[in-house]
Amino acid sequence: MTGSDRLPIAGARRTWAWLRLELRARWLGSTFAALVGVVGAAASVVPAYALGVLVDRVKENAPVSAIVPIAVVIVAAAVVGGVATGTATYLVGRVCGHMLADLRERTVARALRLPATTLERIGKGDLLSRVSSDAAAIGKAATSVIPTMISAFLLGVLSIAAMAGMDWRLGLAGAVAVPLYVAALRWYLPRAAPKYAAERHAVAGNSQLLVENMQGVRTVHAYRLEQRRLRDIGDASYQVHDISVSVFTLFTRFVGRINRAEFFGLAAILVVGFLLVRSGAATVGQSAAAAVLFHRLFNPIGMLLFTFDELQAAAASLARLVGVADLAPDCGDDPDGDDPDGDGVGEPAGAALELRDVRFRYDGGPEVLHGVSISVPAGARVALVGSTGAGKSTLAAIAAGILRPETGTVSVAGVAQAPDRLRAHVAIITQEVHVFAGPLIEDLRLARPGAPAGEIAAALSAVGALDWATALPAGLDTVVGEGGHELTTAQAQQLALARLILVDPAIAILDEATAEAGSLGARTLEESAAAATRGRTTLIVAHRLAQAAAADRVVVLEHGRIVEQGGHEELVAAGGRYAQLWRAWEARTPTSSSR
Ligand SMILES: Nc1ncnc2c1ncn2[C@@H]1O[C@H](COP(=O)(O)OP(=O)(O)OP(=O)(O)O)[C@@H](O)[C@H]1O
Repeated sequence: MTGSDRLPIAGARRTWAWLRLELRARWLGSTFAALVGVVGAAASVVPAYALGVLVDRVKENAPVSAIVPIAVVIVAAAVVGGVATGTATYLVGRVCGHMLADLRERTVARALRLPATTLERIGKGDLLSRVSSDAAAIGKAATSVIPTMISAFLLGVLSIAAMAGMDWRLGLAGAVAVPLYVAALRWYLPRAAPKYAAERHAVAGNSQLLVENMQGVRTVHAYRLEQRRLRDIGDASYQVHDISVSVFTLFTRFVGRINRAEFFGLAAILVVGFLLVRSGAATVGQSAAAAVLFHRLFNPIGMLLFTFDELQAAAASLARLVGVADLAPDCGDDPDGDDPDGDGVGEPAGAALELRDVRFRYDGGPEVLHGVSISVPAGARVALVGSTGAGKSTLAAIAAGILRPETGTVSVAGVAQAPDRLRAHVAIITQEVHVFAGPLIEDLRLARPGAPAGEIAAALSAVGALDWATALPAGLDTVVGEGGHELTTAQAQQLALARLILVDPAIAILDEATAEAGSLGARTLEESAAAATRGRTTLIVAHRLAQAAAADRVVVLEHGRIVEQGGHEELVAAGGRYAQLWRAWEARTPTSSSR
């Protein structure tokens, strides 16, 4: 999917293959559901058949004793048919529901593993619309459309068989409608499919636009883009509206064709029935039963055909979900998901971090890292400094396995690691700290599910957050994040540092974790960060040079290249780029000398 700006959509063959595999994996449940469906359809045919017998007996002036059993059969068959059809609907819905749940889980799991750059490129709106509206379309099909279609199909087949059983000519007359139904469907499907795909595409584009504008609402306000953005959203909504109207127009024309098929089918049965009765080849009851059987099919066949479009929409949605679920774990960068050298399979025994000859570019843009090599010995603390745009955050993201280098390797204890393996050893804290909505203690437990309250309190205490956390209205159970108690940036970053302690990685990467807190908050956060990373191999992107001064070694990056590295004192004495940055920082920060 490299180079594409939308998530992939699975082809028809791949989608069928997925469906077959899933059904095979659930063969017991699917076979049982199909059997119950056949029983339901057979029982539903019986009353119409029995009605024919009843008509003949009444015509022959049969005694009540010959009529009552038929009435009993009709009632019993109706009850059995109703119960079996309802059960089959439930069973089919259950099988489909489980399949969808698994697929949705797989899609979300794959999406969460997408490289950050890929996710940025494709936009979150497309992904959101797949796991929400696409999954909803499939869910609806799974619980109502597909069970209805299966029972309608079975009923249709058994009804024609029953008509043919009474007299083959009646069966043939009923079958006259089949080619007309098929012709209607063949007229409709090729026209509807692209329209549904276009509709889903337009809806996805529209939600993408909405998400973008909501996320960037501050920028929209700042540049007074409200009117222009509203116009764009309006245009996109009109496009969705127009496509939906054209879909509906097509659908009504389709309904006309269905009615025509019903008319010809019923007319053929009535005419053939009349001729057969007149020639004595069939009874009035049989002809009446055939007409009732056929009329009884109007609803299920209509349902079958009318819901075909929903099935098509669901199929389009299914292809969109399977497309994401099928993505290779590290798609977008390396289809194999292996590390570039193919050697990242060993388990490292140690915590030394080494980046060797790393090159990187964002999506075909200019190269932003030109062969950078950095070594952080086990337990050491290395600070990365440099001017804005030098490539520090990019390098940190590569070291953490969030981005995959174009060439070069990242090793832990001398063993090259693919990005997804790297994430098992390395944890990163970036400036964009997210507080998940829910009780604060659960936010922390995301880092270590089931962590006892004591350990959580210890982690909070280590980063200096226990006092304010326990002072919250409901202590650690206070609901924080969106819609809950609002935390300051510094508090959110302390939570992230506490999570780091709970994750307990051998290697920690801090990317500007203290940059946004203001100088007073920054000092506290520096202490929290030092506590959280104590004993770990640490790479810090240091905008505040106090962090660089406290590190074991400093690496200076400029324009994607290392221009200097060494100890703080050594670099200051050398009078190079670092000394220049340090002097400028000291001048700006009067208290810096007291680091
Ligand atoms: N998502 C992205 N897409 C395209 N280019 C990017 C992206 N992120 C960063 N860049 C570019 O890559 C280069 C390195 O950026 P990076 O953020 O790594 O630098 P930095 O040293 O961390 O800067 P700062 O200190 O301002 O955060 C810059 O030229 C930047 O414009």
